[in-house]
Amino acid sequence: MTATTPTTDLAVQATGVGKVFPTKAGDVAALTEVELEVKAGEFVSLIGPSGCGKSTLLRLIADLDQASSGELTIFGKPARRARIDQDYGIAFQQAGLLPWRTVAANIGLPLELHKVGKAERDARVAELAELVGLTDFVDRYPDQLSGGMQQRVAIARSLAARPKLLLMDEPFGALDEMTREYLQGELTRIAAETGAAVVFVTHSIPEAVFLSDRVVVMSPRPGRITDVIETGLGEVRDEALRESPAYFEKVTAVREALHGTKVERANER
Ligand SMILES: Nc1ncnc2c1ncn2[C@@H]1O[C@H](COP(=O)(O)OP(=O)(O)OP(=O)(O)O)[C@@H](O)[C@H]1O
Repeated sequence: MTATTPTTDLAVQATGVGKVFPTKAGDVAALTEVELEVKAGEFVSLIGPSGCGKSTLLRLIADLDQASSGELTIFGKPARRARIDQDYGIAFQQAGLLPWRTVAANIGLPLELHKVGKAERDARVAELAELVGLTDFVDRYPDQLSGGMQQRVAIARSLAARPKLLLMDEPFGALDEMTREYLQGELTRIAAETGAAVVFVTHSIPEAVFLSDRVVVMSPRPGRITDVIETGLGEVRDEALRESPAYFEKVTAVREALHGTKVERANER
């Protein structure tokens, strides 16, 4: 649903990207020399301690803020152009729903902006509401829903226009563990089905590994990428994967990268 045809199979390309926030206490180097390529259809998580610049990087990609240095393109276009063309869907930690619109009208908003006809819109909204388990709540208003339900509405909305890129900032952070695991599975299935690339910010190592093709590890002061771990876990992301040795191995690899040291395993002591 892009107004301009993508010119590259790279969903995101960041070259030497830096971001400095001037503050009263001096400049804060939120990001420095970030090199990142996300291929079309690839699932990439950003993980790292608080303040390492994960959200800042996602906001630059979404054109919600501008880089101080370097170059950033989305499907070969400047971030501003990609925003105007609505090349990506966004789901952030705050659901950001419009309180005067029902659940259905919130989910359907991107479709209205894309001028999709009412019948098609209604069908797609019903499909998405079912996907996130909110079929019985489509006529409710956001303030009549729990925080987790509001978040599910936001996720459904981000998927409405079947974007080729999803930008997600801890979208499952406020959910209970069961719902979270369920939606993780759903998200990988949807991403695979739609061929969408995903850039996903999380604090959870298991979540990053379960979801991703690559986990990008970041470090603060200044915010930068310190490691990139390929999970190599293949297409199928199901419950059996969470119990598999290959999965645990990658969880350990990401933990070690985050700590900057080898984590001693119990049976090696
Ligand atoms: N608008 C701003 N003005 C000044 N400093 C900012 C601003 N936004 C972010 N920062 C600083 O930039 C750095 C990176 O912040 P950012 O929110 O991107 O980190 P994060 O990795 O997403 O953290 P968290 O995991 O806590 O969400 C931090 O030092 C933060 O204080």
